[in-house]
Amino acid sequence: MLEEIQPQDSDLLISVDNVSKKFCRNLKQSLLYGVQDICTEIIGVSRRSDTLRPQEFWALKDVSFQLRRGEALGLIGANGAGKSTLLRIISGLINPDTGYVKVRGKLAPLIALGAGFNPILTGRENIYANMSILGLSTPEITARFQDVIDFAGIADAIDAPVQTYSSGMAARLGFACAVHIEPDVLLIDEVLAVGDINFRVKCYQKLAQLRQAGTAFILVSHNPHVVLNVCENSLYLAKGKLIKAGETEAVIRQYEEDLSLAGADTALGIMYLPEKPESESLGVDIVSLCFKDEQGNILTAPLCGEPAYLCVECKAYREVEYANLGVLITALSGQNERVLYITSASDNEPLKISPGKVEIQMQMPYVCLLAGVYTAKIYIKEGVCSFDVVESFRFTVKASKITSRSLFYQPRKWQVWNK
Ligand SMILES: Nc1ncnc2c1ncn2[C@@H]1O[C@H](COP(=O)(O)OP(=O)(O)OP(=O)(O)O)[C@@H](O)[C@H]1O
Repeated sequence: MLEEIQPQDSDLLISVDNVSKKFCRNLKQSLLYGVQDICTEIIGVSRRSDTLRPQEFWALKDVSFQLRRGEALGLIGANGAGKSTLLRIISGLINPDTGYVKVRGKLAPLIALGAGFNPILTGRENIYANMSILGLSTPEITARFQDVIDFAGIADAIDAPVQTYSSGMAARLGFACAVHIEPDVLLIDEVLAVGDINFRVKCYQKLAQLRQAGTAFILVSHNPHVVLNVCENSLYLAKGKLIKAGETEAVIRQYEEDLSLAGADTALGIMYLPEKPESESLGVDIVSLCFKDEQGNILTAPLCGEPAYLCVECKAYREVEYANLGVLITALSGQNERVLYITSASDNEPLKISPGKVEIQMQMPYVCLLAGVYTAKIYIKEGVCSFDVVESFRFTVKASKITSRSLFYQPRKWQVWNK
């Protein structure tokens, strides 16, 4: 069910049509189904593969999309959403139960740590083995060999067996091999998360270069910030279904909204972000967002005209001297217009963060927003180096007074002076 694309549409590299894949949670049952399937195939009886047998479930259901030359597509979704299954089907490692995947050109899957490496062979031997599997001839590999080692930065260990490499070194070598075959399509399943920050930056720069040259890629990441930086378009999968496809910002917004709706604590006014492994962190991660009153109680909805604290809980893996917290608030009603944009940097308030859990508070002596539903984009960075971003922290402002004839709340005090 993996087919070549016909030459009519020269920019189309991957076409996924109504792809579904089912798995069985029970190993014994799964083996039994496997034997059954082989037998029915041998006697030529085709069993309907679009129905589930006991204990089976859809890991992917009716997923369709296309990838064109030079496109960077993000793939997001919670654990078990079906992201890796989709990449494994595209790379031909497993077959879909229904639907078709058509691929054109050289495809480099980076979907497991040290993908395709033989642990007992040396780095040097593995480069030759790996790159020839990915479609290069021996002279072509020899011509690129030094570039691969330089990029991976593992020259010292090149004649040691790969089993002695750290996971970061194996990931570097895997990435270096994949990008130096100059593929038409790269499939990247979180493997970039393993390297250190310098290497990750180098990888993203290389990806940008490859894109300019026409390489398309699909990037799976649990870090929305990375997807936002790298991909204009994204797919959001949940329980095997394609929930939303389109502009990354809108797709991430929907993902985060669903996350906050799924969290039982939403009603309590707090949004928890899924925890990222340290290896995926860019230094400081946003852990939760909420409003609190002056006594430190969480507010389910801040009150217009009353004091409130916007509290951003972070987990920091390193010290940051001049962190900058940005808050961009838009109204959900109307045309999503920008209502407020505040950054600690423009207030000349550098925030010093120490490693560990910290809570950054923005104190608002009065909430000036009118009653309504808002969404806030909140980011934390230092200079041009971004750490984390939350696209849509949705909150409601309530009002105890009538404010509907105004555009904002004006705090005031009244008095009469005798002259
Ligand atoms: N070989 C398999 N046998 C049975 N179930 C499987 C198999 N491979 C994956 N699954 C199940 O299919 C579902 C989708 O898994 P998949 O690995 O594609 O999710 P994912 O979105 O990549 O998750 P994560 O973000 O945790 O990597 C999960 O429920 C998983 O347990």
